[in-house]
Formats: sequence, C-alpha cells, structure tokens
Amino acid sequence: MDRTRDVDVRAGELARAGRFFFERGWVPATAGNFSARLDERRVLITASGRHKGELDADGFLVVGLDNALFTPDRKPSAETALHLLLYRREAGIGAVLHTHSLPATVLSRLSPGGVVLEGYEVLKALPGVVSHTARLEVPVFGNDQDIPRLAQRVERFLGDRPGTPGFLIEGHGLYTWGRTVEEARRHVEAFEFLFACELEMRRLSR
Ligand SMILES: CSCCC(=O)C(=O)COP(=O)(O)O
Ligand SMILES: [Zn+2]
Repeated sequence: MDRTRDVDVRAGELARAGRFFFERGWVPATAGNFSARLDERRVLITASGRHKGELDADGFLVVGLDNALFTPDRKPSAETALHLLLYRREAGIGAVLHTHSLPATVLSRLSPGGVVLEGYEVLKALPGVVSHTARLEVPVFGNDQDIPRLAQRVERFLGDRPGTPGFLIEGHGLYTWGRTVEEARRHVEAFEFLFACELEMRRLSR
C-alpha cells in the first residue's frame, strides 16, 4: 500500500472507532485519543482537542517514534508519549486506543491499587486469556499532568509485566492496544464490558 493511501486507510479505521466509542459514551467532550502504526518509524495519531466522535482527515497527524513531528502545523494528542512508549517497546503493536468511559473512570478511583477481573467469560477476548477462571489484574496508575513522567512509570511497570493487555489511569481512563485497529477496538469493547460488569457487581453486593 502506498504511503498516502496507508494514512487514509488507518485514519478511516480510527475515525470509525471514534464514532463507535462516542455513541457508547466512552469518549465524551473531546476525551480519548487514538493512534495506528504506519511503519517502523512513524505513527498516525489524533490531533489534540478534537472531538473523537467527529474525526475527519484534519483530525490526524503523523509523529515519529522518537517524537519528531511530520505534520508541523497540527498539535498531536497531549498524551502522545503514552502511545509512543507502547510502539517503541513492542514491534507487534499496530494500534493504541484510549477511552474515558464512566465505568473505567469510577472503577479506577475505587481501586487505585489495581482492578481485578475474574470469573467473566468475556475475559477470553483479551490476549493470553483462555478461561473465565483467569484472574486479570489491570494496573491503575495515579493520574499526572506530566505525561512523559507518567509514561516512564508505565514503561517501568510493563518491563516487569510484559503480557499486560491494558492499563487504567486513576480518574481518567483506559489504554489498550492490538496488532491492528480492529483488534485494539475489540480489546476496548471487552475491557469496557468487563468494567461495566464489575461496577454493577460492586453496586449490587453492597
Ligand atoms: C477533555 S479530556 C482531557 C484530555 C484527555 O485526557 C484526553 O484524552 C484528550 O486529550 P487530547 O490532547 O488527545 O485531545
Ligand atoms: Zn485521556
């Protein structure tokens, strides 16, 4: 695929994911950011402050894995450093998606030490999980407006737990990824369903 067409195809996939997430209330009020790998050096990422349910071609720009800007007239997501760390540490990652749903936001505040998901069949939609009996501990990082510093904390954690399929930021939202936009989107759906179940379980068992 030629380079321009590759950008257009990935932008289309990310814009469709944005509409899907917005319809479900997972990216309110311009929240969230999305990216897809273009090659070994560059990723396509959402521009900062755009409404993620209404992304068009202007809503994206190209950044280097070294943080170099390839589209100097547009400002990349404020959370670009979190995306880049993931692409740099794992060549197989093709897309990174970040959402701000109500269940992810509330659960991350209720369980700042990590959210344990156990006993749910949908866990099997996540990489490396083969049974509902699996126990998945989703890490929760304290929120930080210094994103490069937050990215360093995430990077250190993933160094010790490389199989982690996603993480939460406290009172903020979910990051997950996949080999393709489609796979990353499926992981968002699985996590969001699991967080909604977990929140409901806690509400009903009070
Ligand atoms: C309006 S939500 C606050 C910023 C944020 O957390 C987010 O995900 C969107 O930031 P971006 O710079 O990527 O638009
Ligand atoms: Zn965010």
